[in-house]
Amino acid sequence: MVQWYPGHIARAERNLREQLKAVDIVLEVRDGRCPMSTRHPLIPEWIGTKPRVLLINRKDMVAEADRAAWTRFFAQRGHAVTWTNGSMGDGVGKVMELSAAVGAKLNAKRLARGLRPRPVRAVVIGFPNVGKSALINRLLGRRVADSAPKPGVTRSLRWARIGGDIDLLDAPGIIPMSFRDQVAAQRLAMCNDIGEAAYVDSLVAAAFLETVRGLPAAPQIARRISERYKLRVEDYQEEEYVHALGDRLFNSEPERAGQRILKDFRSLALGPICLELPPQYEACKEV
Ligand SMILES: Nc1nc2c(ncn2[C@@H]2O[C@H](COP(=O)(O)OP(=O)(O)OP(=O)(O)O)[C@@H](O)[C@H]2O)c(=O)[nH]1
Repeated sequence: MVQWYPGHIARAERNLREQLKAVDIVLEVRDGRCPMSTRHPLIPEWIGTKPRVLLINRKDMVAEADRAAWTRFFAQRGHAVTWTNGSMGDGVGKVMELSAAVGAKLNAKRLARGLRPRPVRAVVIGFPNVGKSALINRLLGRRVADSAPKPGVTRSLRWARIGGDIDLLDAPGIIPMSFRDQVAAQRLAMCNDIGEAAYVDSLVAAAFLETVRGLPAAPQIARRISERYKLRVEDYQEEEYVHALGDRLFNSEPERAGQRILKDFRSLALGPICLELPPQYEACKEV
């Protein structure tokens, strides 16, 4: 249902791996509405032993109870996550602190080997549209200075110095997606986190309706949808609903109905909705 362009995947993967070679710390951004679907299974392998900080963005788009459940889920698997809001800057101070702590460790090792201290090098990576650039801008917003080009593999990359002791790559690393996991792919499409891919809005909107039907907050969400479109969602199968909404509001064009539902979800007009919750991922040890 969701298709990618293979050329894009190969290019993105090459760029990302070059960026990862150049850094000491990886700031991996996930979408708070689907923190596990915005996980790439190969990232731990690509990162190796470098420290990885998990930033769960779009804090404002996830209800507090769901955020708490995810924080517990990650903590149980050994990861203290930081919730961020790229638009407002929440969590950015914490990201600076965590990066500086990695820098302090790195420089302690360098000193022990008789080397001079240097700024810690960081990159922000994540799927398209999860909020990487917004977070980078927020990080850079706190005292930016131009930084000298680095030798070797880092020469072709552009850096900006923040706070005197952190060098941040000024272009985010985009995680390429594989074709396999269609459930994750659908959620990425719902959230618009999919980059160069093709999908049919009416089908993704129907999948969205099916997904929210399975959530604990389903009755409240159904009420909001029914009220918003003046069409009771409980009376229809998901695809039928999108078609009925097309008939009602969009001159019998289901694609436009699908686009409207997705737009309303993405703009919070249907309230904060977390598409996936920890119980679905209990068996996952790797996060
Ligand atoms: N509501 C909300 N919007 C956000 C947040 N973070 C980013 N955005 C918005 O989401 C959109 C995408 O953010 P970007 O920072 O461009 O995302 P990106 O990951 O750099 O996207 P690509 O360049 O496609 O890889 C922008 O309109 C941002 O203003 C957030 O925490 N909450």
